[in-house]
Amino acid sequence: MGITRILTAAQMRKADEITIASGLSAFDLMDRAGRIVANSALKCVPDYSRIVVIAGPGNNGGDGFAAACHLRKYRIPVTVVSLVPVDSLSGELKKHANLAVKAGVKVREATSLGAIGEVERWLSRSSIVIDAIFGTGLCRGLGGLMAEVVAKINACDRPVFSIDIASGICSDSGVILGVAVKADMTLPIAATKWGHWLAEGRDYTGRLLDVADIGISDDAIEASWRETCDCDDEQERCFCVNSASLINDEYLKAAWPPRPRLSHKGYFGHVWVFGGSVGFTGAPQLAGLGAYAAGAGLASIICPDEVWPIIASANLEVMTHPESSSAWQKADAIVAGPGWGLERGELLSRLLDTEKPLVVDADALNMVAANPALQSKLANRTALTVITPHPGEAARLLESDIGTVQDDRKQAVLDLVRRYRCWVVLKGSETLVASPDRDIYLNPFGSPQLAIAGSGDVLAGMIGAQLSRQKGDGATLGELISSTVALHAKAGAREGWYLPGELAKLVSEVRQNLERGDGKEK
Ligand SMILES: NC(=O)C1=CN([C@@H]2O[C@H](COP(=O)(O)OP(=O)(O)OC[C@H]3O[C@@H](n4cnc5c(N)ncnc54)[C@H](OP(=O)(O)O)[C@@H]3O)[C@@H](O)[C@H]2O)[C@@H](O)CC1
Ligand SMILES: Nc1ncnc2c1ncn2[C@@H]1O[C@H](COP(=O)(O)OP(=O)(O)O)[C@@H](O)[C@H]1O
Ligand SMILES: [K+]
Repeated sequence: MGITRILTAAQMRKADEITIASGLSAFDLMDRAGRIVANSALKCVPDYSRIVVIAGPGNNGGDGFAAACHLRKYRIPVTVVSLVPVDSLSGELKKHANLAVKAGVKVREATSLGAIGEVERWLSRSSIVIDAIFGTGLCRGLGGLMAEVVAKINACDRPVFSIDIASGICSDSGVILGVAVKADMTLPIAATKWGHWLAEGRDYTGRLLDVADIGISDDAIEASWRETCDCDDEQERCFCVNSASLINDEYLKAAWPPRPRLSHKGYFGHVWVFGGSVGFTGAPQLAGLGAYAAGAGLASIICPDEVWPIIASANLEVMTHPESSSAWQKADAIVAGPGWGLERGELLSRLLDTEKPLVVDADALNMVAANPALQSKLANRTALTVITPHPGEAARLLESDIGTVQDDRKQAVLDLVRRYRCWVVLKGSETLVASPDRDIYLNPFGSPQLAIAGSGDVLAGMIGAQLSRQKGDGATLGELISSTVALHAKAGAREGWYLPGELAKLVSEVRQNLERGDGKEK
């Protein structure tokens, strides 16, 4: 399966070191990066007039020189504007700068604010601007000349192609370090970085192109995760990222293979939703519809007696029982929380005691946040457990605040795993899924259209459906849970406005397309 990895700057440096130690030279890595940048930029903007590369002081600038050299092979006029004196460059950077000059690249220096007019002139003569100012080595806020040049790039009204990451975006957090290039497209080198996805990074990245394969192997990347872990194993279990990848379409295909011709409703599992209270009778129904939409064979609700007649008469599809019923003991998976209110701690405690796969959502999370005994039960559960907090619920579960959670969502999801030792789905734009072993999956799909009350209930039911599919079909748990988040997001990103109940219908359409194989009717 094609996997797109997500790395921090330190992990990228480590993978780079491992690769160089295994025999591939730093010069070659830069050359490969430059070749892919050149080809990719021409593919994005097929204009063979002058290309201007703005090169910074580090290896990102070196990639810029290498790209310029490759562009010359197509006889394209290229200017590199170096923001540091070319004489001050050393190592492979210097070698690539020299090769560029030999290949006929015009190299100009703009090393002080006095040269900003010169930068502006070159920008105005370019068909595309290649931003090679900073990559993963950016470590402090931009000021002076660098900040001025970024402002000129952003004002130049030319397509901007960033190498690796938009200069000015912190590659680990996605925040803007003072000022940042607003790229139209970004070519990630060797792996995606967290900064492409988090905070402002996603907006400044523009179109994220396919990762440039410069010869850094997956083994080197996996080793970089291990070797950059700074936990003291002697003292406590490691809680650094074990792996991080983007959820892609292949996960979805693995999670929804074609339905066997001789299957029956029992094959696809029975999801039981515990939820509903006065004023919140829709939430468990939406979860039930979500379960069906994701492919469950049966969906039932257990709700407080006082709302049972309302919920039972409000829908045909989801079977509805009062709390006195014990029919749920046959559940393949349980979803607890949608619209449940805060008075159901005792029942939640019993559900935590069961050996059933369990999704803990909404009010069930709020009850856990307020009750240390429930927290301990959740953390010590041995059966499969998924918690699905939105940022507000996550903040309550971590005794933190929403700002802190949102400022570092990667850390928040790891903190939730550390505390509750289960699968975590931290919802919101770029939902993060984390396994108890700290494998993180980032969902790149979705739309703010999903910001509507009830869409989270649909998702909780959908995850319940995946957990109830004991038959497995060969997909891993990571694929099952993260692809459910992606399916929900893809359905939510479809054209047109929808109500949360209608979202379930959209989910079922996308899911059926997957099961039929790329949407072909059979
Ligand atoms: N990893 C890989 O696999 C490969 C990576 N490659 C490429 O290398 C890139 C990473 O290169 P990199 O480490 O040299 O960092 P980069 O971003 O060019 O800049 C560092 C320089 O910037 C300076 N500096 C920092 N902040 C500053 C500020 N605010 N204002 C002013 N200066 C500032 C900093 O100065 P210092 O902190 O030392 O004073 C240092 O001189 C990566 O993104 C990719 O494009 C490929 O070549 C092939 C293989
Ligand atoms: N801006 C957004 N972009 C993408 N997805 C979003 C956005 N806002 C909300 N969502 C998604 O919508 C769902 C909302 O869930 P939640 O906040 O629990 O709502 P509710 O409890 O009302 O059902 C989550 O899956 C979340 O990831
Ligand atoms: K860059």
